[in-house]
This record gives sequence, structure tokens and C-alpha cells, in this order.
Amino acid sequence: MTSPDPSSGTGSAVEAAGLTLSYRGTRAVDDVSLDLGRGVIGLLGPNGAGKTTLLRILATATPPDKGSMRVLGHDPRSVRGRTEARRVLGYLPQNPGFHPGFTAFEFVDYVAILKEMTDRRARHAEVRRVLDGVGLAELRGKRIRALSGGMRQRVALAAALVGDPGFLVLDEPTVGLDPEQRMRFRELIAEAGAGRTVLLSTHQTEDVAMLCGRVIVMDRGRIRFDGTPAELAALAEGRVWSSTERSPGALAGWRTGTGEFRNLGDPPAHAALLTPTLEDGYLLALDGQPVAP
Ligand SMILES: Nc1ncnc2c1ncn2[C@@H]1O[C@H](COP(=O)(O)OP(=O)(O)OP(=O)(O)O)[C@@H](O)[C@H]1O
Repeated sequence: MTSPDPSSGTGSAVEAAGLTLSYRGTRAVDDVSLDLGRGVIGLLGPNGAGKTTLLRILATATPPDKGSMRVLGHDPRSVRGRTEARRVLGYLPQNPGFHPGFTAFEFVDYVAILKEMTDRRARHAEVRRVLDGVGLAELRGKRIRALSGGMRQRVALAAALVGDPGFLVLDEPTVGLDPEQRMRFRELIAEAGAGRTVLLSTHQTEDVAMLCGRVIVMDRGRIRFDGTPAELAALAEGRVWSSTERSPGALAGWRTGTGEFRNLGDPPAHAALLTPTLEDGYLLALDGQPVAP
């Protein structure tokens, strides 16, 4: 592969400037600029924030109306640049479009064919490698319709890993997984993040807390926060407190299992402050204007 190696130096794997895309008047992505280096980067945001649209743009599945980007040095505005960018990126979409009659092997092989791996022997070796890597060596001959949700997500991840891409785009890969499957999947994502850039969209703040060195919060098409998970949690420092009744200054407050209320917002004087979580910081980042750590 001829693309720059993101593991060398401090160069960003992905650079984007002013990305904008509207759907009939709705700015799904509104002037987004990003530099993504190595590691697992979390993308959080409420429904309709524009996460999927941004991921589709970065994965070269949808061109933006405005703005520019480079994926491992390749500019997807030209056909050649797009082809090169697609060679060095892997994309796990929200709906991977499985043909349920395919086996795991056939599906990943199909994706490898789309990635223009024409040498059958080398391609099949690569399909076996990625399926082994996600723990599906034994199940590669099984039909996708017979696999559990967690196993299907592994097939989708294997497909995204074909060709050992330097940039991996994962759109809500842990949705619908039970806690054990989610934990297993986190192991695979963390492994995939070693030595490459992984952009992980999720609604699970816990995924971000467990996996990511950096988190980006998006809302209404714009980036509201970009920093470490600890910095996101710290936005709620001094703004989470417990009380015996719901406080009037609380943006959110609920009675917990202990009978005490846990409140988030503007605390009254002498409030019994609690340690904030990443979710508290996330909710405050959504509530306010763009915030810097
Ligand atoms: N193909 C489309 N046609 C029209 N509007 C769209 C299309 N795709 C997305 N949108 C709109 O763009 C906005 C952003 O949607 P997007 O799916 O990117 O958000 P999201 O953050 O991924 O949401 P979710 O977490 O629910 O997946 C929403 O207002 C959505 O309704």
C-alpha cells in the first residue's frame, strides 16, 4: 500500500475541514473540521445528531456538499483518490446489509471482492485471517441467519478489517448486544485500535469510558466537545449533587435505589456534591454551547 503510515510521526490519519451536508434544508453535518490520530476515538450524540452522516462522509460512502478531507493522504474528490481511500479504510455501517443465506465466509469474501482483491487464493487467505482474528474460525461456514447478534457483529467487523485498513469506521457496533457480548466486542475494538485509527459511534457512554482516549460529542450537525473522557466528565464537576428531594435547579434528577435524589445542573449552596460520570459531562455538553476542555 502506498498510503502514508499513520503510525509514523505525528501525522493525522484523517483530516477534514468544513464538512457540510444537508438533506432538504436540514444540515445533518454542519461545518465539521476534524483531525484524527491513532487509537479509538468515540463519537457520541443523540439521535439525529448527524453521526451516521459524518461517518458516511468519512467512509466515502456519501460525498459532502462542501468541505474537504484526506484519508491517509488520499483526497476522495477524485475517482482515483476515492479508490485509494477505500483501499485503506474499513467501514462497519449501522446496517451491514447481510444476505442471511450467505455463510460468514461468503459474506466477508464478497466484501473482499468489492475491495478489488482479485487473486482468489490470497483473498481467501485474507478472509480466513480476519475471521480468525474476530474469533470466528469455527463458525466461518455457518449461515449468517443462524448466528447470534453478537456473532453477526463479529462478521461485520471482520468484513471491515479486510485488507488491514489504517482507518476503521464503526457505526454503533455494540447496539443490541447483551453485556457479555458487548464486553467481548469491546476487546475486539480495543485490539483493532492498536496501531490504527478507529472512529466509533455509539450511544453507550460506557463504551467510550472503557475504550476511548478521545471523545467527540456531536449535536445538530456540529461538534460540541472534543477532548478526553476525563475532560468530558470534568465538565460536570461541581454540578452533580444528592438531595432528599428533587432540586429546582436540576436539569435532570431522579430518585436512586438509596432513596436519595441524584441531580445534575446548578446546585444550591452547600449541596452534597457527587463525583460526576462521563454521562453527566455528556449531558451538559449537549445542553450548552460548544465547549472546550
Ligand atoms: N437519507 C436521508 N434523507 C433525509 N434526511 C436524512 C437522511 N439521513 C439522515 N437524515 C437526517 O439528517 C439528520 C442526521 O441524521 P443521522 O442519521 O446522521 O444522525 P445520527 O446521529 O446518526 O442518529 P442516530 O443516532 O439516530 O443514528 C437527521 O435529522 C436525519 O433525519
